[in-house]
Amino acid sequence: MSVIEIQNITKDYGKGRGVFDVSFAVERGEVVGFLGPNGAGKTTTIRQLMGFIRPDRGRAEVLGMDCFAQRDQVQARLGYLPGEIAFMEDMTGTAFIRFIAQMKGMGDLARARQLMEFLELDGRGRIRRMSKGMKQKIGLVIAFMQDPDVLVLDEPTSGLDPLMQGKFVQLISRAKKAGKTVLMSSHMFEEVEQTCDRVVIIKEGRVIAAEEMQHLRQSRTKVFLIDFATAAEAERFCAGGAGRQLDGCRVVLRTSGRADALIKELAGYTVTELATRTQSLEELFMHYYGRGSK
Ligand SMILES: Nc1ncnc2c1ncn2[C@@H]1O[C@H](COP(=O)(O)OP(=O)(O)OP(=O)(O)O)[C@@H](O)[C@H]1O
Repeated sequence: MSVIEIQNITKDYGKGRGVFDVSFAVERGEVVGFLGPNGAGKTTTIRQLMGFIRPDRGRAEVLGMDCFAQRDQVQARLGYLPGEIAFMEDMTGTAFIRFIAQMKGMGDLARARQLMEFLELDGRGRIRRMSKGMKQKIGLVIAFMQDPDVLVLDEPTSGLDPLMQGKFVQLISRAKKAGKTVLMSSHMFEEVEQTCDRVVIIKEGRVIAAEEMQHLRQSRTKVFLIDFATAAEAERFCAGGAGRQLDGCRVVLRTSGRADALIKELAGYTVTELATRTQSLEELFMHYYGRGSK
C-alpha cells in the first residue's frame, strides 16, 4: 500500500480553476517533488491531502486513512509545512514552537531545539518583526520536530537564502535515509534535482507527467561547443551528422547520446576548444510546462 494515495480528486472552483482528476501515489521512503507553474493546483491538492478541503470527487489517503473523514488522525501523523503559515504574530518564535508542540502533545523539545540550531534560528524575537525567511524556518522546525514518518511540504524553501536552501536539502537527505516519505511542492529546480526520486508535474489543474528523476536526468540533452582550427574542418564535421550547427570555426552540437562517440570522431580533427553544457532541469521542465494538457 502506498503511503500517500491520491485517486482521481477533483476540486472545481469554476472557470477552469481548481484540480481535475488528479491521481498519484507516493511510496514509503520516497521523496516526490510536486511541480507546476503558479496557479497549477499544487496547494489545492495538498490542502485536500491535509483534509482542509473536501474533494468534490475522488479520494485522498495517507497511511490508509481517508484524508477528509479521518483528518484529525492524518494531521496528527503528518509533518506539514503550509505554503502560507498563519502565525500568532505577537508570540516569540520559541513560544510559538512550544505552543504547537504542546498542541501536538509533545513533551520533549530537544529535537525542536536541535532543528533551531541547525537552521540558525534565533526564536527570541516576536514573529511580527521576523523576516519571511525566519518565519519559514519556524515552519520547518514545526514540520520536522515530531520526527514524522510522512512529510508534506508546500514550497519549503520559499524565502530561504542559498545557504539555508542547502541546509534544507540536508534535512531531506537525512529524512530519506531514515526511511521517511516526503511530498514537496517546489519552484526550485535545483533543490528538486538534489532531493527527489520522482517528480509529478501539474499544469492547469491536471497531472501532465510523472517521471523518475533518474529518467529525467538521462533524457536531458547535452550541448557541445566545438572550436576547430579551420572553418573547413568545422564544415566537414558539420556535414558528418545531425543536430550540428555551423558558426564559423565553431560547431554547436546537441545530443542526448554519450560523449564517447563524439570524442572518437573528433580525434580526426584539430580541435582548439571544447566546452559542454547540460540542459538544466529548469529547461527540461519548461518543455513540460509549455506542452498542452493531455
Ligand atoms: N478557495 C478558492 N476559491 C476559488 N479559487 C481558488 C481557491 N483556491 C485556489 N483557487 C484557484 O485554483 C487554482 C489553483 O490554485 P493553487 O493555489 O492550488 O495553485 P498552486 O499550484 O499552489 O500555485 P502557486 O505556486 O501560485 O501557489 C488557481 O487558479 C487559484 O486561483
